[in-house]
Amino acid sequence: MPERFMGSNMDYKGQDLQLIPFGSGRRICPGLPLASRMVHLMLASLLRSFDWKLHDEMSPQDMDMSHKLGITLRKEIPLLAIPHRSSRLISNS
Ligand code: HEM
Repeated sequence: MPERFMGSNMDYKGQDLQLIPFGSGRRICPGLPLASRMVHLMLASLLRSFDWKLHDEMSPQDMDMSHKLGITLRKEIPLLAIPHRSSRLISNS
């Protein structure tokens, strides 16, 4: 539920211990500055380059969002997102 952080000033760089994707303190991930730039770039280019669909015509509302416990929170049933040629890019060419 990434939307739970909307409107919050919570920092992901190790200052607020409720959200520490890169760890915190002396062993904090040294790749943080690179990763925080690359993740946006990679995600934006995947979204721009493809149309994404769920398998078997499933609608987003029917996705099983249950999770399993662990050090990190993982989906019980992994997400299977299928890329299709982007109609946007085809019509632009
Ligand atoms: C989204 C991308 C990434 C995430 C979520 C991530 C997350 C993490 C986490 C949680 C740790 C453990 C921190 C701790 O022990 O408190 C870690 C350590 C580390 N990460 Fe990353 N990381 C990412 C990308 C990168 C990149 C791009 C590099 C290198 C270019 C990198 C290099 C390292 C190294 C060397 C450590 C070990 C640091 C140590 O133990 O002192 N990481 N990372």
